[in-house]
Amino acid sequence: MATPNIRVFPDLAALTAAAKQFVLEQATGAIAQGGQFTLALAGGNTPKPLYESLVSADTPWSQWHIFWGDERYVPLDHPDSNAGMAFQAWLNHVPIPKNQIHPMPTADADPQTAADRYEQTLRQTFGIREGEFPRFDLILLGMGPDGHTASLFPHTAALTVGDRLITVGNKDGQARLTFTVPLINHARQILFLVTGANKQTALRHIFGGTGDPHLYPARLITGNALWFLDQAAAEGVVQNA
Ligand SMILES: O=C(O)[C@H](O)[C@@H](O)[C@H](O)[C@H](O)COP(=O)(O)O
Repeated sequence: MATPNIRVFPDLAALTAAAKQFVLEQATGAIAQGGQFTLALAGGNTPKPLYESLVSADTPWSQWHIFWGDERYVPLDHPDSNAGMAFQAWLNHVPIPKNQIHPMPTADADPQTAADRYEQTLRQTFGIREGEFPRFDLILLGMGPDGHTASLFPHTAALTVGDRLITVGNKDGQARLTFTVPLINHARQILFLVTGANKQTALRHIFGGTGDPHLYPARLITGNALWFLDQAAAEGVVQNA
């Protein structure tokens, strides 16, 4: 792996403040350049304080377009819903036009149908044809202790899907929807938000380029990535952390 671009913060609060500033800077640049900001959200726990902090941001919300990089296959009002969390923490409290917020569909009996549906949403929104990949201005990602990111879990079929934008992920038999590796790698900017000592082992393999990439799927993310780590995650992994 090329030398990763890493910033270490003393705690979640400091990481969140820096992430808020970074997201708003990316939004300002994208809006200045192209009149819109296309952002894909991460799920899990780490980004929730970031989403809560964005409620107070002073930014042209009417030019933001929100997507999700992955979703558990549950209804929006289910406690596990990534979209449900982001709506409660942030999106219900800011004036982004509702037709510019695109939760992943989870009502189809067959998750593959839902994946295809979301893929069409991306193609229509970005105005791209089959075989083309949209270039998100920013994709937020977390990482699990097993090195998964989005819903790209170790040794699952989703890791090898190279000709689609969206595919069906699998966590212990539970269906997920997820961005594919090539879609993520096409982003202008990727920002990983990783906290907790239980991430050290995976980070060591990912930054060290060791072990089977399919055992640590975040290694497959070779695009323009910046890593925000808290001290607990960076301990013993990053020099002088
Ligand atoms: O749907 C999800 O669960 C997330 O998208 C997942 O990829 C998450 O980012 C990691 O599991 C890290 O989660 P934490 O931030 O809670 O450690």
